[in-house]
Amino acid sequence: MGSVLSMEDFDRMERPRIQGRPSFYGETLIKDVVIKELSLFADERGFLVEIMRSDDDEMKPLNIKQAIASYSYPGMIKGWHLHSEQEDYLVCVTGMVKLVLYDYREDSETYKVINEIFMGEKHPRAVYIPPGIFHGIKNIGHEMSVVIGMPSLFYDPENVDERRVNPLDKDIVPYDWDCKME
Ligand SMILES: Cc1cn([C@H]2C[C@H](O)[C@@H](COP(=O)(O)OP(=O)(O)O[C@H]3O[C@@H](C)C(=O)[C@@H](O)[C@H]3O)O2)c(=O)[nH]c1=O
Repeated sequence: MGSVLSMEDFDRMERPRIQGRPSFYGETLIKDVVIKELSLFADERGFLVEIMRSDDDEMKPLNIKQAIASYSYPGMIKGWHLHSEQEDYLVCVTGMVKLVLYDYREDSETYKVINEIFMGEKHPRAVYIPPGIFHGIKNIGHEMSVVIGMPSLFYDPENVDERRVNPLDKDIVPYDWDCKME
């Protein structure tokens, strides 16, 4: 029998991250963010997912002003985006993405909390994001990903309610986008 690892060495090593909620990492869900698990209806023709209903008050769909489709190449990161007024309602309809949120609201009980939300074809879900929360999206699949965004403001190129920070700049948002493979 080889040498048995001493428990002292064992305890010094990193413990595995645990998903308290499927396809989610974070000490707690950021305040006012809503994650709605969507049902996928499959048959031999294909599958269907209901991505938004105007009678689903929790997701504030009546605030939606328009819808966009955001396409990302594999491995691409889009972010960090921050809105002062705009609410976002996001659903990944093609591929898989990692949506990362960082609460930047100083008066929030979840100020500086980070959420990692994995969503898309393998885990259909819709996410409501209030203003004041940095968000970024990484295509973690091997095909183009498509995220449907349904914001609460019309897009106004003369007065865009959005500020951006380079996703690799950790000074403002202390997050490493690399895959945590351990
Ligand atoms: C967002 C938006 C962009 N555009 C145009 C102008 C802009 O230079 C070009 C590319 O836009 P963006 O760089 O914002 O696209 P993108 O980086 O894909 O970001 C978009 O992704 C979704 C998921 C979000 O969460 C939003 O932040 C939205 O900005 O498209 C519109 O015409 N209407 C729109 O509503």
